[in-house]
Amino acid sequence: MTDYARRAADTFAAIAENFRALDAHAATVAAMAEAVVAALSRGNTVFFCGNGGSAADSQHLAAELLGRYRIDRAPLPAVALTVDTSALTAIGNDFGFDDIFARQLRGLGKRGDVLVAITTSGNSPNVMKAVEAAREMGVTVLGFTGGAGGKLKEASDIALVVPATRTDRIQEMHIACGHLICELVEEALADR
Ligand SMILES: O=C(CO)[C@@H](O)[C@H](O)[C@H](O)[C@H](O)COP(=O)(O)O
Ligand SMILES: [Zn+2]
Repeated sequence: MTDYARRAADTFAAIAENFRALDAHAATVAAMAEAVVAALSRGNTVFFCGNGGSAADSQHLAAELLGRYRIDRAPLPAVALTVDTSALTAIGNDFGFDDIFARQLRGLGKRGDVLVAITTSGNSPNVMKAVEAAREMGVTVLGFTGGAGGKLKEASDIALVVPATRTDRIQEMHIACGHLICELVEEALADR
């Protein structure tokens, strides 16, 4: 086996081990799906935010709901707070990078909405400021994190602390759980 093939095999084994431990978090993921179904059923919106790979996850998951995941059904209101470069640069430039998500949420969100806050460290200030805004607004916070959970663990209404410590491995588990939530939500709301 080449060095790269060995690295690949070791990585796949580590990922498989992480995913086996995810079993213990099935009830948390189910509770998150229920919270999203409840919010969308009463006409509320799901917001997503995160940095870097988690920004990509935010956009990816919002698109699954607004577009379609696996079945044709009505669009579900979902917004990634990571996509409007004019708002992100204006807010970042005029108020500060820590405010880029919180200010958008304060402008666009309302009581009863859901914020899916994604941070592998659990501590990114711009994500945590959005969480703080959500709590003040009566927006339910679903926190996606990993490791020891960081500040997000305690600040969330429901926290998913996936059993991994590396940023990349945490992100891989986040997108799997996010996809599952989209699948459950879509099936629950398909007949609307
Ligand atoms: O995708 C990756 C690493 O896999 C990076 O872009 C990563 O998302 C960035 O370093 C983020 O800034 C990390 O922030 P966070 O997850 O701690 O909130
Ligand atoms: Zn990445």
